[in-house]
Amino acid sequence: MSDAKSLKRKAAEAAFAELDEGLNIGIGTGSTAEEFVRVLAEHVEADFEMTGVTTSERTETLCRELGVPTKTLDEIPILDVTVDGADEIDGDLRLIKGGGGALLREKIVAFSSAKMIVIADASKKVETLGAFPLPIEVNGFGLMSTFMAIRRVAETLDLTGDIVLRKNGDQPFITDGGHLILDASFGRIPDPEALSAALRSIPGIVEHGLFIKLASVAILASEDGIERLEA
Ligand SMILES: O=C[C@H](O)[C@H](O)[C@H](O)COP(=O)(O)O
Repeated sequence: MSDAKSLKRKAAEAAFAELDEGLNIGIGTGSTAEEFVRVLAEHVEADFEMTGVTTSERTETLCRELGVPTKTLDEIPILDVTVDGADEIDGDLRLIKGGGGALLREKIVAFSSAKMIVIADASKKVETLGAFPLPIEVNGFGLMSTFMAIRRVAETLDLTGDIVLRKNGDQPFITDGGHLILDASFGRIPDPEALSAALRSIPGIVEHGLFIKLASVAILASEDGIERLEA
């Protein structure tokens, strides 16, 4: 197992150690969340009882392959906990998510959970969010208009930088919800709350990758061990 993968695995194991049996668990998306699915699968195999609600088709497929039982969010609309990865985590447990394009379902599932545990290798911890381009999920209708509105509202917060349409090969990347993603390289985001509110004012935006006041615990794995942050 590569070093990065083994750190993700350690974070996933530490998150699992915080879970009681019988919970309804939101399951995130991405390479770290996949390690969590593998950990879950091993315990389910040993008769650990849980039910998962997945945040993407990709995670749903992996759960099916590995025998992790799942239901839809409509079947279990309120969850005990969600365990998910992140692209960046700051000291207040504000996150950038969506590098894998799953931010909308991830945010819906996290919002439906009593608690969100973020798992990551320690390199994801930052002083200030924004080195990772902010994923913004948009409706395809009026793309240019939405693009220009994002640029306009960002400038009111002194945020500039490239905003690019995410591609899958030479085609636009399409999310599980059938939307597009714009990746905004704003650089440092000193006031994530203000940016979140500004982006929310744009009708063409379906959701953005700033997760604020959603994560209650972050478990960060490094060669030195596990760091646990609490909101
Ligand atoms: O859309 C994807 C998610 O927000 C992922 O949780 C995030 O991109 C982190 O992924 P990874 O664990 O692969 O770094």
